[in-house]
Amino acid sequence: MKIAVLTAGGDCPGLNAVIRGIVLKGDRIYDHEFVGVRDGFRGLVEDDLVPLPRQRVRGLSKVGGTILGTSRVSPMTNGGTDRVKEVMDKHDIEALIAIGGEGTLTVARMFHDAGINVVGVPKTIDNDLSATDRTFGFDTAVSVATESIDRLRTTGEAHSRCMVVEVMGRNVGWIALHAGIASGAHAILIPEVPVTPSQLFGWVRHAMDRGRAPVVVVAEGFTFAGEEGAVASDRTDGFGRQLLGGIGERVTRMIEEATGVETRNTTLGHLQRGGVPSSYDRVLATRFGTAAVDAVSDRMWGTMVALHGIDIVNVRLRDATSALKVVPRDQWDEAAILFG
Ligand SMILES: Nc1ncnc2c1ncn2[C@@H]1O[C@H](COP(=O)(O)OP(=O)(O)OP(=O)(O)O)[C@@H](O)[C@H]1O
Ligand SMILES: O=P(O)(O)OC[C@H]1O[C@](O)(CO)[C@@H](O)[C@@H]1O
Ligand SMILES: [Mg+2]
Repeated sequence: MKIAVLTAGGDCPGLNAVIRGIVLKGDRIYDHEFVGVRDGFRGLVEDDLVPLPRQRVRGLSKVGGTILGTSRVSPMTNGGTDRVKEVMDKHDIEALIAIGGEGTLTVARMFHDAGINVVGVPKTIDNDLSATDRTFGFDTAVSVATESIDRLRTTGEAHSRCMVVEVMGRNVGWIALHAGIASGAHAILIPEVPVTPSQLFGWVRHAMDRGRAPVVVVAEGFTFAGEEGAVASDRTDGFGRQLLGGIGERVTRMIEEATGVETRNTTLGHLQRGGVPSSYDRVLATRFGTAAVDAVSDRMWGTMVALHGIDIVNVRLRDATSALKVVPRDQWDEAAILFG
């Protein structure tokens, strides 16, 4: 069978390990032929494809980014499913493996509804997909954030400053929660849990009173109780959404004004997405890749591979894209006992 593979949405450590897993198993076990789609859905509607022989994926499991490139170009406003079918037919491509987050998988579901043979692979550093226990990329992002916070703590202590760290997470606070717990943060602010400024100042003062340099971890999508809309710039991404970011700087100024404690902000940004994947993410991504090629071979169209416990399973794209996986309140409460 001739199969196209694409990566769409934000890149994520482990994408190349998925591609390698797909191609190696597909070649060795099923004798499939693969083509790569350049830059996500852009390449699919613009007919920008490259051969993907097994030699091309050699040694890739530890390489960050994606050899195929990615973008946020939507196929639905650039020719739609008719154009996708046309390109696939032209090259005798029978199936598509779409590797991406909730947006990419939503498009994959639309493709399935339109009769395109598609299987999804979940990726995102945000870990916000409800149908899988974990997405690859999350472990790496948390490790990078944790190491960064550990470093910020020592400079904070040297100057008796409060250190604020803004981490990614457009709609959910998984990275903030896990990196915050791992590094012993004195406050963790996430989109799911409204916190008032006075609660935050209380944690900062309490940490200072104990002779500690307070560390505050804030997810980019956080808003204070009673406020609406995350802090965002006036710039938009390739799909027209506002770029988030800036809450760390705002929180920094608020803390300094209210408490008098000298405070600095660090925004980790794309450092969390770049570089080599952790061993956990390499393993999960490789398993997802080999399972995805099994699903294609079994013609399980409209499904996505997922991690349930320690097993890789297949779930329907329709179920996988219906709701985001947010941080449950009790998990934040567990961490909050140690704040301040
Ligand atoms: N409802 C939709 N209708 C049409 N196109 C969509 C839709 N949702 C997403 N897309 C397209 O899919 C692309 C990928 O989605 P998105 O940008 O949200 O990334 P993702 O796959 O969710 O990954 P991540 O959010 O982790 O970066 C979008 O940029 C857009 O082009
Ligand atoms: O690639 P961009 O447009 O900077 O996207 C940033 C967004 O992508 C993610 O890294 C993954 O969804 C989010 O955490 C973040 O809001
Ligand atoms: Mg998305």
